[in-house]
Amino acid sequence: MLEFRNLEVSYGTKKALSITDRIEIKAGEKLGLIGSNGAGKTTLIRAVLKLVPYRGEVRRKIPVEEIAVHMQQNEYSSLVPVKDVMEAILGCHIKEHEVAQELIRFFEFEECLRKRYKALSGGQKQRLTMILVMCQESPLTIFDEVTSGLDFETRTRLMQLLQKWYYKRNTTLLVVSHYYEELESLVDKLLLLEQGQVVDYGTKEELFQKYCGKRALIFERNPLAQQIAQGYKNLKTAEDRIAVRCDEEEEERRLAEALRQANIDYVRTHRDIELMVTNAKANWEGERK
Ligand SMILES: Nc1ncnc2c1ncn2[C@@H]1O[C@H](COP(=O)(O)OP(=O)(O)OP(=O)(O)O)[C@@H](O)[C@H]1O
Repeated sequence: MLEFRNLEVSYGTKKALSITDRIEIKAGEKLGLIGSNGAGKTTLIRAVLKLVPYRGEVRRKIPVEEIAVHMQQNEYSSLVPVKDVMEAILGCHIKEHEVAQELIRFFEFEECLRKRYKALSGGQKQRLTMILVMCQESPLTIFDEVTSGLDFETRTRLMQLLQKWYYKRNTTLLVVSHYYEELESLVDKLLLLEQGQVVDYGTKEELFQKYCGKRALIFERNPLAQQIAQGYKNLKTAEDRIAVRCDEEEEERRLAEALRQANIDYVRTHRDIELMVTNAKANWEGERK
């Protein structure tokens, strides 16, 4: 569906993106784009959409005009009801558009149709844009920080809906998000960018195993926990926590038993994206020194 080779984007003299590897995103794959602020995520999307000049190659299976995209900022006319805005964009009456009707029901958006855009809450505004993007039913659909600025509950609800909608569909998705927990259920592959370069690319499982082992146990940091964790492979994580890499079952069993005896609660994970990203980044920075 999408392929990048030797892709480079510069803004003036600043190189914002430089992807030297060949990256291929197959039809139906759901890809999460992860990276710190300024890592080049939006720039990559702009290159896919031909919104910035670039060097190298971007191969698209469908024409740019057919790609559906939800960018960070969207504004619509505040003067007319949302229903009219939608109909102007869709180019037909909502009742003639089956997918639009289904999406309006799916997102429980019926009540909002009579309101003006400026009277919608942040979450409702995002729903509107999502409905309009999803109505296109494009085989390649891009969401750039759909949930930024929304509270935790609204974010979680919107992402659950997205996941439910796309679960059985063969749509290729590109999803940019800073909220890792959102990506856990929605995407199968991850592209990690940092300072315009590729840190790694692969399935969530592959990348977790590569940087965090088969499983990891995570628990609160305190002096006793620190003592127990000594002698195990400690992973990089937030300062108030300890994360231990467990590649062998016996090793995990021993550690879990010691934690239980010390009355320390732990979480066992084989897919925590945040832990994986933290360790992938540390590894990448280490290699560059
Ligand atoms: N129009 C522009 N002119 C000059 N520099 C730009 C422009 N757009 C982006 N940049 C720079 O390019 C780099 C990559 O920006 P980009 O917006 O792609 O990052 P991002 O990963 O999407 O960040 P964020 O998570 O903050 O949205 C940054 O250093 C940014 O300052």
